[in-house]
Amino acid sequence: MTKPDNPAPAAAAAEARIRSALPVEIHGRLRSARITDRRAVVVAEAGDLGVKAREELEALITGNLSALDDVDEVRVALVADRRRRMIIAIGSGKGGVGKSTLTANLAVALARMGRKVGVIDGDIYGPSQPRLLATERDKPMSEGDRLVPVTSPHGVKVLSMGHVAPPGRALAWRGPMAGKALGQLVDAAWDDTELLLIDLPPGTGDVQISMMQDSRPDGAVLVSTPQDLALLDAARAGQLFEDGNVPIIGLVENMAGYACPHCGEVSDPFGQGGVETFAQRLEIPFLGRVPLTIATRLAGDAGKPPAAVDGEASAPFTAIAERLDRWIASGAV
Ligand SMILES: Nc1ncnc2c1ncn2[C@@H]1O[C@H](COP(=O)(O)OP(=O)(O)OP(=O)(O)O)[C@@H](O)[C@H]1O
Repeated sequence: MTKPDNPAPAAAAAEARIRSALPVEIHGRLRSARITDRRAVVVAEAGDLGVKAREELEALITGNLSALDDVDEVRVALVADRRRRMIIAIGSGKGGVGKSTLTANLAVALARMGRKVGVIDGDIYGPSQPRLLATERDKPMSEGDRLVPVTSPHGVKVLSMGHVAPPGRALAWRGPMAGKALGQLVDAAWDDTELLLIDLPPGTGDVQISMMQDSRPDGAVLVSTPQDLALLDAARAGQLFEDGNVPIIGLVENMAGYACPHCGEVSDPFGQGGVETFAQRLEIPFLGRVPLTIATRLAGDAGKPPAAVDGEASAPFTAIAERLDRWIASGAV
């Protein structure tokens, strides 16, 4: 093969050819691209992508460049220079214990502490984040084949199947399809978001397992009410995370102690202190308790998370968010 007189323009031309053979959405990922002796070598940034998205990126580059008539072989190196954003899953095992409420409020509290936070509503079948974060009327745009999250008036970005699928549509989806839908939410255009909180659907089935394999959360928060049954389910969810090598950041007790709005007497409809004792027994940190209040329920329904304004109702969420913030910074609560 004859060498070009001046290699620089030839290299620039090869890079331009590679770029034009690839979709524009991934141009920002290309660190270097060259063709030497009929071999295309591409280095691409993939530090923010989960396992599945990395495989898809590699297959896309290989497929498109193999079709070039001056290329016989394609080599792709995926690098992770870009700091991968942190993913924290919020799980419970049992439904209805307040996982979504906690996720929304922790996200808002962390955003008020200066973190750039995104919320993924992993509850494909019963999405509640659009309502909790007041984005029910918003529809996400798309950027290439990626969704662009909507922005809540409470300072966090959010994506939910509730934003995308017509009500009721997702109900017909089976496990793998639901898992795929969740993957799309994780691989959306989160841009400068540094922390993603995933509000997991209740249970310990296919969706939870595939989320763990594809998105590799950095840690998990477990939520439970003090009821024995909820605790057992939380333990099951904890086991799922341990099996997937996802560190458990700690356990939160929700719906603890109800203060009667009329006489002020505190009662404990779901028992008292059980979650903290349970956390000690399992040797996982206890992150705090959130009391059962009518204000919390009404605020959720109205799309006004208590954590958005200082006050009695926001204090428990802020305290838990502070511990989470410490864990994010130092790995310890
Ligand atoms: N601390 C609380 N005080 C009063 N009501 C609460 C509290 N936490 C949650 N709720 C209410 O309980 C209901 C269930 O809460 P939420 O949707 O957050 O639970 P979940 O575990 O995410 O449920 P699902 O299993 O359906 O995803 C909602 O109506 C919510 O407003």
